[in-house]
Amino acid sequence: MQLPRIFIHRLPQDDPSKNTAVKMARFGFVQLVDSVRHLPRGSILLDPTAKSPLTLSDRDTVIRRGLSIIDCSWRRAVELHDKLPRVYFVRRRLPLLIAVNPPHYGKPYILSTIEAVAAALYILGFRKEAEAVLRLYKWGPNFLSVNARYLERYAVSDLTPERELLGIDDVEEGITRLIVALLNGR
Ligand SMILES: C[S@@+](CC[C@H](N)C(=O)[O-])C[C@H]1O[C@@H](n2cnc3c(N)ncnc32)[C@H](O)[C@@H]1O
Repeated sequence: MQLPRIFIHRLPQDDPSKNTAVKMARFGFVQLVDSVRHLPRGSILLDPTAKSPLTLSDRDTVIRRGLSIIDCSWRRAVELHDKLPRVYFVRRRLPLLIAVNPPHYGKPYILSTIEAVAAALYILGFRKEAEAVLRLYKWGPNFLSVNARYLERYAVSDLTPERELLGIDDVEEGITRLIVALLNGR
């Protein structure tokens, strides 16, 4: 298995025994760092507020600089990513996928950290690695089954499923609405 380096800064905003980043670190898939400053400069940051989606063209940057994530509560995620220094990272959102983790089952876009890591690995061509990470949870492999037809397209940089899933042409607007709905508890 050839896993790229994955760094996660976790804010203690949930129960560590239920946190997917803590479990991935325990099994050696990712490295936890204790501050945003310890995430590598120039790495790809998975940022749900970013305009540009992650595609295969980001693979070389991830191999050279790593993949970074900030694990925090979804309620704080927008505010927190907005405050980060502009030039520090290459920010990418994930293309639209459906969560299967128990708290957010069936919700579009609002993925758990392990789902976000697996989706990124899959899109970047690390399919076996994505499968291995997801096996940490009983529900994990279902993420790839439920999203198979979208991930196949995203992995070849075809983003057309996003418009189908949202039902509107303006994907940016559709994602903004999803995030606003989340923050309003809908
Ligand atoms: C907000 S945290 C929630 C973590 C949750 N407590 C857990 O245990 O998995 C999830 C993180 O995964 C990444 N993520 C999830 N969905 C994403 C998306 N659609 N686009 C970009 N990053 C995403 C982001 O880095 C985000 O901060």
